[in-house]
Amino acid sequence: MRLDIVSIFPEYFAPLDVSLIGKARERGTLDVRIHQLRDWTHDVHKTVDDTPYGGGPGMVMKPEVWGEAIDAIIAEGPAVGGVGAPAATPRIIVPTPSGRPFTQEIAQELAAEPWLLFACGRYEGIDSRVMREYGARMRVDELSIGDYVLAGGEVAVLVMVEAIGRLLPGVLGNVHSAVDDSFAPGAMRNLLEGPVYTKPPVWRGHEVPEVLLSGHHGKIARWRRDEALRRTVANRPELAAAIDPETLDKHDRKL
Ligand SMILES: COc1cccc(Cn2ccc3ccc(-c4cc(N)[nH]n4)cc32)c1
Repeated sequence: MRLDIVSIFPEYFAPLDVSLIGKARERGTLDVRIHQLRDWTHDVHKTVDDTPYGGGPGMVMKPEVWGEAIDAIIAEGPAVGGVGAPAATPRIIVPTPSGRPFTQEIAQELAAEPWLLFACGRYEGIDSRVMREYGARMRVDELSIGDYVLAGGEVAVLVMVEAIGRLLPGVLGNVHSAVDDSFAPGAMRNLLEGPVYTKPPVWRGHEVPEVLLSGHHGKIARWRRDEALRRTVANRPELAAAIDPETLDKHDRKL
């Protein structure tokens, strides 16, 4: 998979050199290219923003500079990799508080794409004509990582790149970790992770639940599901309400 990230703060993406994503880049599983948006300006001040039409606070990012940047990156294509044929154009992802919620399901979908281009806005956002221009000939997704307002798109891109990257083949040491994820499709869908424990068996008087030391895999699986259900009902009642009753057995229903 090829990931292009465009930002006026490319230094935000130093974390993509370490850990899981860093190793995936070294192995060639991920081809991450970070671009400084100001490289496509032509004035001495490298201006990327201007006042909003219609008035209002703050500044808006200019369409011309974004158009030159995205055109130049597309011209570097096509990208190979991913599950499909080489892509002549990227799927463009624009973080914004007013976008569709970024979910595990969308992360799974994006992990299958050969080429993603993340456009990091700042100020009050990017001139909407940029999304309209490229949406006419390629997939453009405006996505939100949560109902709070960041100062720009960079942190949201770090979140999405990590959620997507960990789903790519060979990135996670243990492939089962992603399958058993909270929110992953299947039996764990809409269920939060339960509590986890490791050695020592007693720590400051706190004991590990007996069942986890029993070696009885059936009882352990049942205990973990019970704890996941309890935590989901307590912390995310709206997810619990969305659990398909068909996936609940008579024991679950007693909880
Ligand atoms: C566009 O509407 C905005 C209104 C007020 C401030 C800002 C600041 N801002 C600029 C670019 C940008 C990109 C993403 C986000 C963002 C995403 C999530 N989930 N929260 N915040 C915020 C961004 C934007």
